Amino acid sequence: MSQQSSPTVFSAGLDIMEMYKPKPDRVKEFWTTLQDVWLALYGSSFPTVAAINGHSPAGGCLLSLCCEYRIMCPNYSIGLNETKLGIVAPKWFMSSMLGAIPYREAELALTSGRMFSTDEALKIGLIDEVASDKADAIAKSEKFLSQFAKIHPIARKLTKLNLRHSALEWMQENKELDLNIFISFVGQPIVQKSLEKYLEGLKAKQAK
Ligand SMILES: CCCCC/C=C\C/C=C\CCC/C=C/C(=O)SCCNC(=O)CCNC(=O)[C@H](O)C(C)(C)COP(=O)(O)OP(=O)(O)OC[C@H]1O[C@@H](n2cnc3c(N)ncnc32)[C@H](O)[C@@H]1OP(=O)(O)O
Repeated sequence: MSQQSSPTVFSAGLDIMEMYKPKPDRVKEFWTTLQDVWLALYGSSFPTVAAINGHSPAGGCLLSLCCEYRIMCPNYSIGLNETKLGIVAPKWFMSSMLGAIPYREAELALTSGRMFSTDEALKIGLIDEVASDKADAIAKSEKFLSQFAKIHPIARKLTKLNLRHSALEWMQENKELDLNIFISFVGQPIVQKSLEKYLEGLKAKQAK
């Protein structure tokens, strides 16, 4: 999986404008689409690799965490920075991160909303390899995937899906609950204020 929404951004995460003053007719589709993307990618029976060729905050980091292997180009940033926006990474964002890094690192990263440089991400295991550029990231992805030619496909698939079973099952059984929590959480005035402040910060940074 390699994305390119801009030359330096793998994915900027969720569109904050969908959460800031959310439109009642869109918010349900917005969140259930994200749930479905997570279910499809995290629960994919295929081996998956993220070739991360740009910054990857929050939802961008989540997409890469759905994959079994992450390869990232130098001098970018990655992490679940939700607390910096005054929001909370949902349970399934957290469990995706816990599939990659130890609990202690995840707790520190999630509570502080820390973004990691490529080198820092490698050190804590948030990514698995560094590539020199996008072509190298794709070549390394192909090398990772080619090792499965020697593994029985059913054995590999059942092993992956068993490891991910409880997180996937939770989502399948709690989609509606998760949606309602999201809607009520982002609807709170204090959360809206935080998002407004964060958006102002992004605009101010751009104006410099
Ligand atoms: C009580 C229990 C509760 C349990 C939990 C319940 C509910 C949970 C509730 C909510 C969970 C939501 C989970 C959220 C996930 C997310 O993904 S939030 C989004 C996080 N993303 C970011 O923080 C990225 C911010 N952006 C940047 O850092 C940078 O823009 C960049 C991506 C590194 C790119 O930098 P650069 O190339 O320099 O570009 P600019 O900064 O100049 O930006 C260009 C324009 O793009 C706008 N923009 C950037 N990111 C976003 C975004 N994610 N959404 C909307 N818009 C974005 C930026 O404002 C600029 O816009 P203009 O050109 O000025 O219009």
